[in-house]
Amino acid sequence: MSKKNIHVVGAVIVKDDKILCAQRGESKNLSYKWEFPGGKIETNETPQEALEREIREELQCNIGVGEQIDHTVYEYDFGVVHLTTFYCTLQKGTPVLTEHENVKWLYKHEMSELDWAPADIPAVEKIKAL
Ligand SMILES: Nc1nc2c([nH]c(=O)n2[C@H]2C[C@H](O)[C@@H](COP(=O)(O)OP(=O)(O)OP(=O)(O)O)O2)c(=O)[nH]1
Repeated sequence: MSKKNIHVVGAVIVKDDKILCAQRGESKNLSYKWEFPGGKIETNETPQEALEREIREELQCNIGVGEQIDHTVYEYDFGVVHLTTFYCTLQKGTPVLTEHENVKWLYKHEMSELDWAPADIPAVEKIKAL
């Protein structure tokens, strides 16, 4: 049987040259891996709308979504994740931890120190190279 396709958006939120990195919780798949906050695109949503909604829900703040950074496809045991990442800026509020285990603001050259979800590694490399 073919695996389910999961369409996911991730926010690369930049503030003062640092990037918000978020650690997944214990009860999730990919537990304790680091990711870009975001989530699954719902029916009839654009990727940008999905990202704004997910960040409001997860981090209780408003973002502006800018340029796309990367699009990667990664096959996990639970499905095939299609991850699109976008540069974002904070518009209102500051991120509040609700679902995540932890968050860190890191300079791009520090990002490789974290244990990233495998689907995110190409985006992390691309951000570092920019
Ligand atoms: N939000 C986010 N998810 C990622 C990234 N990299 C990556 O492989 N994923 C995976 C983890 C999840 O399987 C899926 C995102 O879906 P989600 O955030 O809505 O899912 P979840 O596991 O938190 O919650 P759920 O399935 O119980 O609703 O994509 C990333 O950078 N950000």
